[in-house]
Amino acid sequence: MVRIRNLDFGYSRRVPLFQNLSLSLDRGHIYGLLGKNGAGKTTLLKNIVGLAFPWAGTCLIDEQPAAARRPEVLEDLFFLPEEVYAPALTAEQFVAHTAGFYPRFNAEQLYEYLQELEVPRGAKLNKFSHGQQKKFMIAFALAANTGLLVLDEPTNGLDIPSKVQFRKILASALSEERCMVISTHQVRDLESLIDTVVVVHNREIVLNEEIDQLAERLTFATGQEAEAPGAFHTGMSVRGPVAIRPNETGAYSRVDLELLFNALTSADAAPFYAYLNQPSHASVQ
Ligand SMILES: Nc1ncnc2c1ncn2[C@@H]1O[C@H](COP(=O)(O)OP(=O)(O)OP(=O)(O)O)[C@@H](O)[C@H]1O
Repeated sequence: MVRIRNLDFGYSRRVPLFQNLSLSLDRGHIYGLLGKNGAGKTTLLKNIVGLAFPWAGTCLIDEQPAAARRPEVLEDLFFLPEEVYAPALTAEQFVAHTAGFYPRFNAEQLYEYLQELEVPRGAKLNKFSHGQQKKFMIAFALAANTGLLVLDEPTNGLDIPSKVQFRKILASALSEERCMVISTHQVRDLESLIDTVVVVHNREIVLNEEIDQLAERLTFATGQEAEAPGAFHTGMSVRGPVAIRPNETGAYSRVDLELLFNALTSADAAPFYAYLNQPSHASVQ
């Protein structure tokens, strides 16, 4: 659905943020876009949705250049920025003004999501708390039923029960026709939700891999097993030592996204990249 090829982009000519970046995102997946603060997650999302214009290379949505912002592309695309704008309108008024842009918008769904997220009804949106505004916009974004849904740091400002509901609703809203992209620097918020991890680091996509494939290929060891030699990366969790190593036994271990992210962004990640990029292992792009 999204095809980025050889993207060069920066805000200043002297400081390129992306060089020769390529990335493909397909329908039927929930992608987690991870990166450190300032790595360029928001900027990449803006290029994907056509709000930033590549210096070189292409960003296509269903073969159309995103930056052309054609109506048929825009009506099938919802981008929710990190900071949402909530106008002085009730939910019903907002729907009346905005839903027309999205041919598959479903008002019934919106009100169900609002109930699940415990967003109050009746008041004007600008009188909501920040978290309530964010939850309203998430519900609206989902109810728009667009093929491409791009959420920038959606869990910022959500309380713990809302994060749980958010994950539940998003998982239930995925279909073969939809592609969802969620950026965060709070890696744990995406655990048990995303099926594919995309990591942006040092101006590049250093990983674009399904969680299941990572689980097949890697062992996320804990306790004594984590202390054995040969790990790509080691760390310490509240439960004790943790490590990533090649999966040599075929046994399944739960992918620890935080450890994976730390491994990919550490200074000595070269052997790990080399392993992930072996031909048997479909990885970047
Ligand atoms: N409008 C802008 N003009 C100039 N520089 C910008 C602009 N927006 C972002 N930047 C710079 O581009 C880089 C990437 O910013 P971006 O917001 O894409 O990162 P991010 O990964 O989303 O960060 P965070 O996790 O902190 O939200 C940063 O160095 C930032 O200062």
